[in-house]
Amino acid sequence: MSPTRAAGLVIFRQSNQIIEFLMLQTSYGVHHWTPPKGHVDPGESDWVTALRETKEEAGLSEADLEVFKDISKTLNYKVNGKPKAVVYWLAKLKNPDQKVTLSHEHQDLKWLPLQPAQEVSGFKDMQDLLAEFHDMALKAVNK
Ligand SMILES: Nc1ncnc2c1ncn2[C@@H]1O[C@H](COP(=O)(O)OP(=O)(O)OP(=O)(O)OP(=O)(O)OC[C@H]2O[C@@H](n3cnc4c(N)ncnc43)[C@H](O)[C@@H]2O)[C@@H](O)[C@H]1O
Repeated sequence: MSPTRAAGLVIFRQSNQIIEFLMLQTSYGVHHWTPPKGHVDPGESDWVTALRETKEEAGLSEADLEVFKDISKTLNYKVNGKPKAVVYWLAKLKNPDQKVTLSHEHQDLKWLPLQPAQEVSGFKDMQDLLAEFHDMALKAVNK
């Protein structure tokens, strides 16, 4: 069975020398928290999906972000028994004070340092991804 595909951006900002990740809480289901992402539409590339979903779910466009196209990771898990693959790229919000605008799909947002972001995500694979991306984000901002 080919996996359902989704794509998104793990967005961070630098606030008082601390890396904070943008996490969104769904307004449906178990109200879980993830970075902005969503299903890949037929004929759409993962990359275009990631940018489209980020705009729809957080109101942020590519111009607002520095996207690290060479830093990506795919999570594979099952939803209702069906495999799902979600590719995330790392991105930095250029203006840390820029407002995030939610769609009806989410009811809350938080900018969280690594450990609290890992806690709200709840899933080991996302926790590991956040840890890896955190290291790379630190390297990027300290270059
Ligand atoms: N329960 C529901 N009730 C009503 N409408 C719903 C609904 N679920 C989806 N929808 C609709 O679907 C739309 C979402 O479409 P999109 O916005 O296009 O797609 P998505 O983010 O990939 O959807 P979803 O939230 O389901 O995915 P996730 O993998 O995080 O989450 C899917 C499952 O995988 C779990 N999960 C998330 N990350 C995981 C991980 N890393 N490892 C294991 N499981 C994980 C989540 O807890 C969740 O149970 C919404 O507009 C909504 O209308």
